[in-house]
Amino acid sequence: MMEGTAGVSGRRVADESMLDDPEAVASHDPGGMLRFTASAGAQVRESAALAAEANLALLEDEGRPRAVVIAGIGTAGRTGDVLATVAGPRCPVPVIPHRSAGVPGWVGAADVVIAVSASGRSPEALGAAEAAHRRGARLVAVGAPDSQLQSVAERARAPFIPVPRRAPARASLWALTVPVLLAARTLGLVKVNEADLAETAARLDADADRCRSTAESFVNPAKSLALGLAGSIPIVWGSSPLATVAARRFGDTLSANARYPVVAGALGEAGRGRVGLLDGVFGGLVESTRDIFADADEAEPDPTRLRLVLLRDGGLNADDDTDEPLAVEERRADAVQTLAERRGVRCDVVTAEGGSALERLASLVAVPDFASIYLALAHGLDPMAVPAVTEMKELSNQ
Ligand SMILES: O=P(O)(O)OC[C@H]1O[C@@H](O)[C@@H](O)[C@@H](O)[C@@H]1O
Repeated sequence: MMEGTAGVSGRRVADESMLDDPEAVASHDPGGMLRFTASAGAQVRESAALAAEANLALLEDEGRPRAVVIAGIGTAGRTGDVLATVAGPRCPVPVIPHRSAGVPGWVGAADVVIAVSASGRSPEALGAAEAAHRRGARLVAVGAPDSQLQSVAERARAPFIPVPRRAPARASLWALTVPVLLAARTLGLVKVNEADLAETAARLDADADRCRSTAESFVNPAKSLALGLAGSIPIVWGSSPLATVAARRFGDTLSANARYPVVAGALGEAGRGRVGLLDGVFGGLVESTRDIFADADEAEPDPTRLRLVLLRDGGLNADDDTDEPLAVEERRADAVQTLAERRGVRCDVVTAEGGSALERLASLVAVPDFASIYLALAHGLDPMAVPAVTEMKELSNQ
């Protein structure tokens, strides 16, 4: 272990063997991020039950809205991306994630605002809920019970779905997402049914079991993904809009839990620009300069390399409810794998499984979520505490 600056300590080089020592894993995870992450399936079930108790029917009265704005920051903001992708390109109403305080200038009485905040006190969600109320827009709020957000919702006589606050926001993605989806279902914008929720929860449970700390690296997909990424700069690209939400989510968790810099986004977009990274100093150039005849003693320290993680949607869109023909997405995903191979850039592939969009998303999020935690642990970092975020809030008085 080494002392870094600003009181943060950790290991510069990941310790692979510690991941197979469950006691060491537990002692490096005092806050229980692994346990919280393993509760994803339970979060789906609990949030579905809590949403069923909330008075969402209030939303139906005025019929289909002109637009839906999902307001929140960080993980709460990601729920808007999930809704937009599950609603799909055929959604009759624009679904707009909004990450700054307040709401867009055009929001008015014809619209619905869904304000989301795990703590129930982010200025972004609170500002949006207040603005929605002032402008006469329909409001739904999702977040911690007995919070400021709940008070705003009560003042506005708007439905509030209380999501118990047991874990940091980023370990509560599923608890926050399900109420957003069910509010959108009430408005007729998504088709998520009870079987989809049950199957999604079951898949999250099964993946949590495969990724449990007592499962060793060679059978544990999250540990092996983490060890593959160790010491590299991860590039995470999603082959479809759904896979891109999962890619961005992996960017969030790799940054917050493991503190790795990440390039994350849509492969379609990357293919016209960022794919060039594969040729650069961390990609093809570093691989081509490797001198296989160099004396081990004289060899330079191992340089930093890119590592590609490709999240593939797997081609299950039988109803053809996509922006692009599946074949285009598949060809592009094959192409980037070939490009990486030609340049010697290693590539991990996670392929979606399951029938519904939500279950497929879960199958692309679960293993990477755990991998981000194992990567933090291998570096001796507590995945829960992120002093830089706390310091940032203090310094900027937010
Ligand atoms: O969901 P709330 O509580 O509004 O937090 C929103 C975001 O705030 C940031 O400061 C971090 O803590 C993020 O992990 C979190 O997602």
